[in-house]
Amino acid sequence: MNREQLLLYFIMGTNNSAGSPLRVLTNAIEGGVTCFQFREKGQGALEGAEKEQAARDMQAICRKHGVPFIVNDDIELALELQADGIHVGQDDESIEAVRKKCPDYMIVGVSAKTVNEAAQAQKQGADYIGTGPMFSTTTKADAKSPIGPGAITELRENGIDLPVVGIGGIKKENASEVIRAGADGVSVISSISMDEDPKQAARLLKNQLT
Ligand SMILES: Cc1ncsc1CCOP(=O)(O)O
Ligand SMILES: C=C1C=NC(C)=NC1=N
Ligand SMILES: [Mg+2]
Repeated sequence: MNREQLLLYFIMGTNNSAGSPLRVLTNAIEGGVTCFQFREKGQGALEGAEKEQAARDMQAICRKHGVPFIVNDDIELALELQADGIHVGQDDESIEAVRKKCPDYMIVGVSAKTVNEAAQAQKQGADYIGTGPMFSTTTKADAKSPIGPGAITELRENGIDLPVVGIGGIKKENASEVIRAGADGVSVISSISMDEDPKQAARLLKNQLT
């Protein structure tokens, strides 16, 4: 995984989009999204065969545009689809457990917010970490209180040199703050997925990152 791929890391599930999820994803990619994560979770999330079909449809769109397709939490689904990667949280399976199950080419991302969690992730061979919530968010129902971009600076000051994306409440007005704090990219759900023009939303966000 090279760091540039993490610059604008879009995440969505079928329950995060106002319009058709496939149209939203296509538009977001045309607007400059550099990486995508399928995260089917929370109120109204699909399960079983429907979830798998939605994932396959989104994977096809990512493949067509050369955008990495990463699956949140669901290792079996990631393996079934031969996804480009998997993202796990601190309360999901350990990185070594994931690495044992997954082929070497797969990207393994981990949520980590403290220096200790990040150092563990680095030691166990994570390809990147997601740190947040940067700002307040309503998308993740059980999100803890915001830790701010300073948390990323703290990681950098303590020798964490893994690729890092900030996540949580990120929009065009605050995205540059996350990059200035030392992140390689920003991870975004609603400020793209709920915008009536996801392509423009992605483009305007991306303009703030470089
Ligand atoms: C998955 C996740 N992890 C920390 S905050 C969050 C939700 C991010 O959603 P949004 O970009 O809409 O705030
Ligand atoms: C919780 C998360 C944190 N970071 C990323 C990149 N994805 C997630 N699902
Ligand atoms: Mg998880």
